[in-house]
Amino acid sequence: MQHPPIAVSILTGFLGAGKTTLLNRLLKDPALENTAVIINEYGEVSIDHMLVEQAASDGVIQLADGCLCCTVRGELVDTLADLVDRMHTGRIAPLKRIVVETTGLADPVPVLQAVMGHPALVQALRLDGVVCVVDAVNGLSTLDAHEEAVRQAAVADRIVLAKADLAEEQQLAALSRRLASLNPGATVLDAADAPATALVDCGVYNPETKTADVRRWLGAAAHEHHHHHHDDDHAHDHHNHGHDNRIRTVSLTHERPVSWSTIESFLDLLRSTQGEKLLRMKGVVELAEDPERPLVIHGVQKLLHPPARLPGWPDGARGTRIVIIAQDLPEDYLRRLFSAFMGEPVLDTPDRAAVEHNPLAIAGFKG
Ligand SMILES: Nc1nc2c(ncn2[C@@H]2O[C@H](COP(=O)(O)OP(=O)(O)OP(=O)(O)O)[C@@H](O)[C@H]2O)c(=O)[nH]1
Repeated sequence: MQHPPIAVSILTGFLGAGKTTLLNRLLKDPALENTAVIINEYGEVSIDHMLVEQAASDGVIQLADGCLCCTVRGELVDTLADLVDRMHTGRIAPLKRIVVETTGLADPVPVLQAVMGHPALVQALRLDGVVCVVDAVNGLSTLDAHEEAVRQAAVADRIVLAKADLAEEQQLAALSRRLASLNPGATVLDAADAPATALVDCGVYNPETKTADVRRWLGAAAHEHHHHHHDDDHAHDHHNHGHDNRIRTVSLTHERPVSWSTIESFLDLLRSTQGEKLLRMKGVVELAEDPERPLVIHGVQKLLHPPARLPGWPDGARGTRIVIIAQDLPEDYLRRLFSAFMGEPVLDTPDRAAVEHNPLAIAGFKG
């Protein structure tokens, strides 16, 4: 049986911009029926698959690479090829669409190239569009500080402004001007009410409608893809693509339930002493007060979002898992701080009371 090509949407946007939130809303829309979602789990501990609401079904596929800065090209291509194969052999129901959510620090250009430039996939898939979520509160400063964010916005067909409800009018106006100059061809929509139909079916991805920069990036990535192919395959050494190695991911885990006041104090102290360096903080917490319902915490730069609750532990595994992405934040300091709050004694490290009184009590602290 001949299957029509599956539409592929790339969902990009900087760390914490609001990609998963948007995706969760869109997946409930009938326009996104028969959609598979591919996400890239980062950090050594898994959290993301719990937060995409389709996770209970088998519609969400994790690329478990843990790479912060890319949605790994080789693994993505294999996963797409496998999905196509399973569909063609009748092992899964026909798919209409695949959404690939990139990590927040990913350069979307190699991801686009992986889909557009792969001879076998090109037959079965149709690259439909790039949707970039931009955080209205942090967006402007993020574009100034992070080249990845600029590339994400510049390649997009649709730009979705999230958190407009939290932003000042002037902030929004300045951000809109910046986005219009970066990507004059993109339609800009509001995350709160953009209908799914406005975000999908963008038409075949057309580099000709993008700025000269984007056409150049796409051309350069095609060349690079060819060039790397031979030595990249099994070594899995994709870290030669110049991502800022001042940025680190640290995964913190704790096996026993913790009280809300402990988590709150830990987050307060972390933000007050290291706030400038935090890019993203995301976690699930097993709360002593209510251990059956995981508490979800989200921080995006200096913004701490209100915590939310999940109805239960989807994968059975409990405990607290927090992933922190930061620039120039010493990992050892972070681990000792967390241990002090969790009441886990670490050699030469003061306890929580001492640390709360004086954060300098931990060696390695750099304010
Ligand atoms: N007030 C408000 N909060 C939002 C909006 N969109 C997202 N958030 C919050 O922002 C936080 C991060 O949102 P996510 O959807 O997880 O962001 P993401 O882009 O998927 O993050 P990563 O991919 O993990 O970097 C969460 O606490 C969301 O509830 C919005 O439009 N308004």
